[in-house]
Amino acid sequence: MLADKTSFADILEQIDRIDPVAYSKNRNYTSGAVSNLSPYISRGVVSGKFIFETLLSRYSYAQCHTFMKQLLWREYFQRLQQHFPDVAYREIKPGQSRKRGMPLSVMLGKTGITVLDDAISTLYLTGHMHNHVRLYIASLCCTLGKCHFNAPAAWMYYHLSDGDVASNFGSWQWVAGTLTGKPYHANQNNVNEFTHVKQYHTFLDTAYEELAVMQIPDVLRETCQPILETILPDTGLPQLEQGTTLLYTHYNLDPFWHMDDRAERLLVLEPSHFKKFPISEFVLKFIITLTGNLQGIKLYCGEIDALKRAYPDMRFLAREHPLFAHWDVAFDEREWIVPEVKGFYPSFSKYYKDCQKKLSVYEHR
Ligand SMILES: Cc1cc2nc3c(=O)[nH]c(=O)nc-3n(C[C@H](O)[C@H](O)[C@H](O)COP(=O)(O)OP(=O)(O)OC[C@H]3O[C@@H](n4cnc5c(N)ncnc54)[C@H](O)[C@@H]3O)c2cc1C
Repeated sequence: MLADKTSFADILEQIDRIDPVAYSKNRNYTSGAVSNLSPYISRGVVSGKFIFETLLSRYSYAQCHTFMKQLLWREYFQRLQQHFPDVAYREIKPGQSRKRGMPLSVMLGKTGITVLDDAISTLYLTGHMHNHVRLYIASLCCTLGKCHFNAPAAWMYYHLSDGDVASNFGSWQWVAGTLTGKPYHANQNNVNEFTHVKQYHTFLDTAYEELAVMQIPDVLRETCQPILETILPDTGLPQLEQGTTLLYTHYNLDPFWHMDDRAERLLVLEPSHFKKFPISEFVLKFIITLTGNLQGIKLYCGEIDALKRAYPDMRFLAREHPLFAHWDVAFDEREWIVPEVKGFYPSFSKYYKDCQKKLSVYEHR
């Protein structure tokens, strides 16, 4: 199981094992030297900046370049969400009308594309799925199955231990063509190559020109609306001493954040948030286990307003995040690899070009 290590020491070891050179050659293969760090980066246990700097202390900029570019995809989606806090619902570039729900065969892992069906079973068991496989599955749902991204993206988010609203829904929009205007296609040859299988005579076993005009394959026609629900523990209001309370979220579990401050620490899981963006029991357990890195942290499953009413004189501090912008508390900035490049970019390549200008200082070090 991939995200089974939750101690900070284990996560640091995992960072030590990154091989950016091998990564740049084979990251698109399911057997490639990917880092499996996203469950920790997305939960804010470590930042992309920290990983970038650690890599640069060991490798040249040229060697880290591909890995760093992928880290910047994360920042691109975070910036997108700052600009469009409703990225999970609103089509950035409205497309043609789409079916609601998702293909039943995808939810059941019975599409007939064996390597994808196996990956869906693995997702249910481990909360993990390789990036390329996520792309293939999203293209089955949206490009070939002609479903709106909403339901299948919410389904995938629910099960991912690295579930992140910005990266997930942004990536689904990218595949569906509602981010850049170009939908993503992959045929069986592509799947076979990058997943090391040899499956033929499937509905995907065709040329790209045919895929682009194909009617919805029979196996993807029946749709369903997955039932996704998060059952939070009943914690009641926490007992807090007066002073400052640091509010953690499932996107900020950074053990270094105000590490030396004498303050209460509270992980806030708001029922209203998880109603909009449900996560599975497996993912919830993973998040709670990660709090083992935060000494003395308490868990509060309740609304922020109730907490504020119970402690009107308390100073509450959280980290900036568009999904928690409604909290009437003080916010610290998040850490960015390229803090200067912000705002909405209609494509990653334009965003990346501006980032590269800022990062060119590392090229000659
Ligand atoms: C349909 C779809 C849904 C996705 N949903 C999520 C999600 O909910 N949460 C999430 O964290 N990522 C999501 N991604 C992005 C990507 O699949 C994962 O971040 C990646 O698989 C993580 O594996 P890794 O840590 O081994 O990545 P590596 O390949 O080792 O990359 C290193 C780091 O770069 C970042 N990264 C790499 N690729 C991407 C990418 N395409 N977008 C954003 N960041 C990237 C991650 O932080 C990752 O940990 C999604 C991608 C697709 C296509």
